[in-house]
Amino acid sequence: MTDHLVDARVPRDLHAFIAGLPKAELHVHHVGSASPRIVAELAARHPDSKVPTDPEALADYFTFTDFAHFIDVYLSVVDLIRTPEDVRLLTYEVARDLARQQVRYAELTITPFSSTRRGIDERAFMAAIEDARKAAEAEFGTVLRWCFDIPGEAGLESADETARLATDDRVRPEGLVSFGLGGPEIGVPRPQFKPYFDRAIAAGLHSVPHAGETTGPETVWDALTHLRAERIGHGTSSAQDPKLLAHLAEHRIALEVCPTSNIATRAVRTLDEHPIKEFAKAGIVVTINSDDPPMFGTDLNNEYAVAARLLDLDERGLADLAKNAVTASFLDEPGKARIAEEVDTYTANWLAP
Ligand SMILES: Nc1ncnc2c1ncn2[C@@H]1O[C@H](CCC(=O)c2cccc(C(=O)O)c2)[C@@H](O)[C@H]1O
Ligand SMILES: [Zn+2]
Repeated sequence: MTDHLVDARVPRDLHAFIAGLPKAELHVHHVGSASPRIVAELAARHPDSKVPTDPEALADYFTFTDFAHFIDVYLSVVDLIRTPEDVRLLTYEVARDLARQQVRYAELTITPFSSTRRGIDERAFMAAIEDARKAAEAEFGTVLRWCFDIPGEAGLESADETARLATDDRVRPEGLVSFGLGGPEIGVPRPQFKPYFDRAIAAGLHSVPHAGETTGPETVWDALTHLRAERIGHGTSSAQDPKLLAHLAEHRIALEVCPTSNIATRAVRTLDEHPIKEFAKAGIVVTINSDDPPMFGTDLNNEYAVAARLLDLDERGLADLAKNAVTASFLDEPGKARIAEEVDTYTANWLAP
C-alpha cells in the first residue's frame, strides 16, 4: 500500500482487507495508467518533450486547473509513446501495477487512433498490446481485455478510424471486447457517433461510452439511446435526473464511478459532494474504478477506501462492490464465477474468528 494514499478516516484493517481483496477494474485508461517511473523513463527517452522526468516535478505537472487542462497534459504523455516497444512496455507495466493490487481482470481503455495518427504502425501496435496481454496473464495471472475508445474531440475521422481498427478482422486484436468514447464532452454531442457504435456492436463489441462526466444527464440519455450503452463511464451528472437514476437501476446499466478522478479534473468539487451515495441509494450497480490513477495520485485500492468512507461500507460491503465489477464486466460466465468465488472465500477467511 502506498502510504500517502492511506485515509486516516478508514480503519487500517479495512485498508489491509482492500489490498488483498480480489478485484476487477472496468474503467482505466492505458496511457493514463503510466506510473511516474514509466513516464520518467519515456520522457528521458524523448528529451524534446515538456513532460518532467523527475517524479516530484511530475506530481506538480499532474495538478489540473480544469478538464481541458487535464486533456492537454494527457496528450503530452500520449506524445511520449512513439514506438511499438514503448506501447509494449507501458502495457506490461500497467498490468504489473494492477496485479500488485490483486486485480484479477481489467478492461483497459486504449485510444489506438492517438497512436496510429502519431505514426505507429497499426499492426505493430496491436501486436505490442497483445504480446503484453499474454505475458501479463502468464506471469501475473491478471487477465486483460481491451476497450478501444474514440477521442471524440478529434472528430469523425477519429471515429471512423477507431471503428475500422476495432472491426477489421485483419487488424482487431483478440483481446478486444468493447467500444468507447472519451475526451471532452462539451461541444462533442454523443448522437453523431451512432453509426460508428452501430458498426462496433454489429461486430460483437459492447458499448461503453463516457457520458455525464463533464456535461448534464441528457448526455447520459444520448449515450443510452443513440450509442446503446451497456455501462456508462462516470455518469456523474445522472444524479440530477431521478428518472434517469430509475432507468439505470431498472435496466442494470452499471456506472463506472471514479471518485478521485472527478475531483482531480474538477468535474465534482469535493469527495463529500460526490453523488455515489445517490447512485447506491437508487439501486444502481455501482462499480469502483481508477480512470488515470498516477495522474490523479490514486490507485484502485485507494478508490475502494474512498468508496468505503463515502458509502460507509464494511468488509462485506466492499466485497459486494468488488462483485458488482465482476458482474458488470465482459468476462465470460465461468470467469466471472471464478473471481466472485475468490472474493467470497477471501472475505469469509478474513472475517473468520
Ligand atoms: N477522465 C477521462 N474522461 C474522458 N477521457 C479521458 C479521461 N481520462 C483519459 N481520457 C482519454 O483522453 C483521451 C482524450 C484525447 C482527445 O481528446 C484528443 C483530442 C484531439 C486529438 C487527439 C489526438 O490523439 O491527437 C486526442 C481519450 O482518448 C480518453 O481515452
Ligand atoms: Zn475515463
